[in-house]
Amino acid sequence: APEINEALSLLQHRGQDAAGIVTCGPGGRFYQCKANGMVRDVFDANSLARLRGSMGVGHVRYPTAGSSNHAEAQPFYVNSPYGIVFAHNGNLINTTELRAFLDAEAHRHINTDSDSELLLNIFANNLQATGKFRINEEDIFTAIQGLMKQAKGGYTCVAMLAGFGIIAFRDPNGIRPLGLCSRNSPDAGSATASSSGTSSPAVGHGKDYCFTSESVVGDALGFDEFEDVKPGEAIIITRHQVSRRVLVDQSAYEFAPDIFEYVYFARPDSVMDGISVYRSRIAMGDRLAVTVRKTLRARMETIDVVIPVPDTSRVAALQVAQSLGVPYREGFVKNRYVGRTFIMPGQSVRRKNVRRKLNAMAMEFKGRNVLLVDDSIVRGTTSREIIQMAREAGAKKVVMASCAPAIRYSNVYGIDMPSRHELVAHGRTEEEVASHIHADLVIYQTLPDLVESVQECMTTVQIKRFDTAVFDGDYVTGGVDEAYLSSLESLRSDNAKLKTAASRISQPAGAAPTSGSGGTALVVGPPGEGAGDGKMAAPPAMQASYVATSGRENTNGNGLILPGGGERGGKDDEEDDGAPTTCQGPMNGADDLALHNGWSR
Ligand SMILES: O=P(O)(O)OC[C@H]1O[C@H](OP(=O)(O)OP(=O)(O)O)[C@H](O)[C@@H]1O
Ligand SMILES: NC(=O)CC[C@H](N)C(=O)O
Repeated sequence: APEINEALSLLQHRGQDAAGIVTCGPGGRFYQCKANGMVRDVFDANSLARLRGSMGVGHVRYPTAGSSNHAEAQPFYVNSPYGIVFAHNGNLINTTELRAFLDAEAHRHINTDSDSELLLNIFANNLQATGKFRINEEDIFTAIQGLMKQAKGGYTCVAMLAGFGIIAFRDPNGIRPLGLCSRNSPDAGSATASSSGTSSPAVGHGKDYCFTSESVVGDALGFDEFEDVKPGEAIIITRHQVSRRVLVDQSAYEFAPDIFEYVYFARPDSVMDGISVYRSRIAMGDRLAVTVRKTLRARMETIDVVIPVPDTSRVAALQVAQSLGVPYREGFVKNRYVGRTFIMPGQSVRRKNVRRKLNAMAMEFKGRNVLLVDDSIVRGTTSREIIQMAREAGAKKVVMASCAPAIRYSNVYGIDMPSRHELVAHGRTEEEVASHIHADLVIYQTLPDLVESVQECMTTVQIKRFDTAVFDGDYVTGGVDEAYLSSLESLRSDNAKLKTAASRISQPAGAAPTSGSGGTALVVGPPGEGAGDGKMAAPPAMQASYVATSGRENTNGNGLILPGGGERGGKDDEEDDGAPTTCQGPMNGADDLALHNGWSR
């Protein structure tokens, strides 16, 4: 758990709404801690100490479906079959169909609006269909293969079967990223990776394994080997072996990773599908500089200084300045304690936080023609605010340059841009965008330049296509039509979210639905019995998780762990009575959630 916690803090930029860890300890019992909030708010030494076991799954959530309700915090859990814990990054586009299937045919109760809960239940239903008392890898591959036919959209998932092992898979188009890291375990163990066949017998020292959305986790936690999970591939790690298989006909699917990971979402020090995010941002800066130079020349304009919009655009902005031969200045200073504004839920909270986050240093702006460089202009929230700040600081002219082309279409695969009408460039020309954000001029990277910037940095795999739907409206999975986009807008536009939040606030505190079919009753047992190959206890030397694992088992806690006043500092030993601890902490009522997210009542 401490390592998973560390890993989640390295992935914090991918989700700030909720965080969770579930571990699997002796007897195949799951131990859970999850709540709304940043990683540092959700876990403390006490709660981590109670998360026992040598394998686990962690998640940081950035909602792209449902709401910010704590009931949708991940990982999710279902008790049947076998006891499954599940975490998902991405977004599904056929949730209506999946929900109807789970209700009418699978007879599975879905308790939240989360697409991830649906995906878990599809997986569980497919495992159930094997009808087996003990399942094996073949059964799991079959279940995931079925899921890949049923679920549409972007998904990377990590599941944990009680007492059996960790299972990870990536959608057939590889839209969302997923990597597998490994290192030699300090303890002797029995599992070893197989690169070719479907499984390999135990040999030599044991390894620790870690599935992660970004390679930075492996670097920071001392995992010396890293490989990307292939599109449509599933990997199963048990105490005995690593089994892997590509479950789709690869010729039927185009590999199309989301290019927005490189533009904005991922950390610069990560390498995804063999492409350094940092290097790709440098290349974006180089190409953007060419367009900026051409545009300024054509208009006979000059700029005096290049100023980045911290943080993401820094790498590219420095490159733009160097290419143009213009000074680079950090004109905005970022308050490091305010998170990413783009992934905050709701426009008013985003707008307020741009001001809280950035402060302009007047002397860098005064009397100058300023070129502001940002990675992307999405809703225009940031640009509008900072352009005004630049003018207030005395800038003569403000030109805004974006490393990404104009964003005119919804993202439906895991970046929360559901509503076209909220996008500042939707239905607007570049001149109209400039006037809307009060810039003297807006200069966008061209789409071919963006794609080439990323392709230029390819090392291991040749990627012919990226998901660029937010720029060109071409959705790689198909199935995204006007009817779908309109219904998505009506569900997930900022206005729709505000209405949902308002109705939740009017509910009594704690009236939120429970998460997963298992609700909060996560302790499963009885000890000594379990699923899969019948080896219940998590293997001591094999460690695997979504993000990271701990080689050492925590010894001073057990039972269901949830943070907050109700549990922290409470009784230590619930194993005997098996009673789940209820969660009454300050972050778990609907009222408190609203406060936590900064919404005003
Ligand atoms: O047009 P908008 O809707 O405002 O979205 C785009 C902005 O949001 C992001 O900043 P954010 O503060 O999230 O993250 P960063 O500090 O990592 O760049 C991004 O870097 C842009 O500045
Ligand atoms: N950012 C994500 O990966 C979101 C996962 C899932 N769609 C949710 O809303 O919880």
